[in-house]
Amino acid sequence: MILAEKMDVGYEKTVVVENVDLRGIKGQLICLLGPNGAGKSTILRTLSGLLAPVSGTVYINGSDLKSIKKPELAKKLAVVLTEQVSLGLLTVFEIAAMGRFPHTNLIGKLSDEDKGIIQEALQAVNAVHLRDRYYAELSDGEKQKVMIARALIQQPELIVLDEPTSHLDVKHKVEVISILRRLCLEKGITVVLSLHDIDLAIKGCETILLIQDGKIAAQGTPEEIIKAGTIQSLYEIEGAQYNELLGSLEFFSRQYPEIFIAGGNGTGAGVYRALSRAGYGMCCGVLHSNDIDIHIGKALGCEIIEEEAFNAIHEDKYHQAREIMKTVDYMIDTGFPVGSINQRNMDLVIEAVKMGKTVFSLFPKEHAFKRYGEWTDKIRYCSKAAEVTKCIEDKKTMERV
Ligand SMILES: Nc1ncnc2c1ncn2[C@@H]1O[C@H](COP(=O)(O)OP(=O)(O)OP(=O)(O)O)[C@@H](O)[C@H]1O
Repeated sequence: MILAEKMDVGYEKTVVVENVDLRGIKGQLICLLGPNGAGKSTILRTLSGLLAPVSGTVYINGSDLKSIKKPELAKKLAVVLTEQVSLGLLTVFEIAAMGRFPHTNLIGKLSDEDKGIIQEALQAVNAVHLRDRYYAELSDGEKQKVMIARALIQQPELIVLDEPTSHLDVKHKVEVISILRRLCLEKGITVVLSLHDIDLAIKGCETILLIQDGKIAAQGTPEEIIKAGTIQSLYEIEGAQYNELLGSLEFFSRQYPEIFIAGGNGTGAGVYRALSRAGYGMCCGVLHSNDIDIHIGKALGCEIIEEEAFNAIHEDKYHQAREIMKTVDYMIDTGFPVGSINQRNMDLVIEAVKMGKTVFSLFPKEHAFKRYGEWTDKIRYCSKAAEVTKCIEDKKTMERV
């Protein structure tokens, strides 16, 4: 299904996004992603016929949008825009019923079939219980569902939605995208929308268009177009790093390492974040390249000592870690599980004790002897990362005094 061909969109003669070729398959969820002001709403308004293209053509299922008469268009296309509509003292049912007008007779009387369709649409968006409530009194999430129901009641081939998840909490964001996905899969409706939630777009939509610098920078499945660094450059993010694999944004930590963290197997991630928030630079090691901790550590901008996946830590990596450890005052053992391939990390912890470093451990104190043997009492035990940062702060304050 071609939706737009060689289309320039904008206002009067000012082109906001040029050469938009938008192709979708029936029943697909298509998402426009791009920074504020990139032109997502302008494209959606043009696709909806609310704004004429500066040049080019919009198609709805093969027909030129311009040639479709308004009542016919309402049966093919439904639009849900961001603007909060003021709908006075109308109930949810009355608003939903408005979506039926393209199909009703001249006096707009609802048949039993129409009422059934309205009921079915309210069911599809889990809003039957809201049927007799006043629209004005609903929460943003509830209003959004009612607007989707109204669009659905038009029985269109295409639904266009501008930022349908803005202002919604995570539960409602997921619910709205799940509802739209179900409409695509079960009713074969094509949905074009804009989102600011990168994660929802990557995980919930079949096709993504990246809009940047007045152009469609890329179009394809999320797997085709979202590579490492794509989101970073699309939004020109500074001071933080987006990891496409994990869908996580991490704020950069201070570059110069003051603390060495021996972690792994996901025990480090929370500690890195807590210390980064508290303003510390870290060296994390020795981490295997397939360890989840390494992705978080890298996204935070920590110094990382990396070993190949499934290999025992080599001596050169151990010595590299040891050299960095000499330069820092603190070592943290995250309580990582120890096995044959990462035994050298445990050696690093003991080495830190021997060097006279302050060593914190998040390992349960009651089992510590099995882990640290004769060094057990030389280690300070904390139950969570926030306690470690507090201890370090207190120690620094004492030193200053
Ligand atoms: N009615 C208008 N007349 C002239 N220019 C407009 C109009 N509406 C928007 N623009 C401009 O068009 C550009 C694209 O705006 P648009 O709203 O399409 O971006 P967007 O990607 O939807 O942004 P956001 O994510 O902030 O909603 C912006 O520079 C904006 O100032």
